[in-house]
Amino acid sequence: MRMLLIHSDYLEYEVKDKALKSPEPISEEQKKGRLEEVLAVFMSVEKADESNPEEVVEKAVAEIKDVASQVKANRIFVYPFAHLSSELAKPDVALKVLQRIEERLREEGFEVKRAPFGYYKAFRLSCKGHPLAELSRTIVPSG
Ligand SMILES: Nc1ncnc2c1ncn2[C@@H]1O[C@H](COS(=O)(=O)NC(=O)[C@@H](N)CO)[C@@H](O)[C@H]1O
Repeated sequence: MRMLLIHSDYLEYEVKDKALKSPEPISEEQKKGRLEEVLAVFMSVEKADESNPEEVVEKAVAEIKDVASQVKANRIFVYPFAHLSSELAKPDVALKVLQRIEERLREEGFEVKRAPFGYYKAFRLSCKGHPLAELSRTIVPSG
């Protein structure tokens, strides 16, 4: 799993076209989304993660919690992003991992939005530009 974490004034997206034959089914209201004062986390789920998705979920949640506490963010935007790796996991595994990360972050008390999976999306992001505003993390399952 590769993550790019951007501490932002806001992140907003708008769904455009399908990027997969069968993208995640979404409601009308999910076609657009915006959060202010947010830690945006762009995530590429990788082939290697398929060996132990649950472990990768827990490690990703721990990393996101750590960065969120450093930058004092209590909102997280989980953003599926297929361009941080050349070894992508299959879409069905990737979606489950991202959905579980969203669930676990909510359990940890964060306000969370997740951008729709399998669509081309327009997005705007306002990076805060402080020293910890742009971070990346790589997570590999130990198994
Ligand atoms: N492993 C993955 N990690 C994160 N997002 C993914 C992953 N696989 C697919 N997606 C989602 O599906 C969208 C399309 O994925 S893609 O790899 O870019 N494109 C495709 O798979 C098809 N266009 C065939 O190449 C991505 O924008 C993202 O929303």
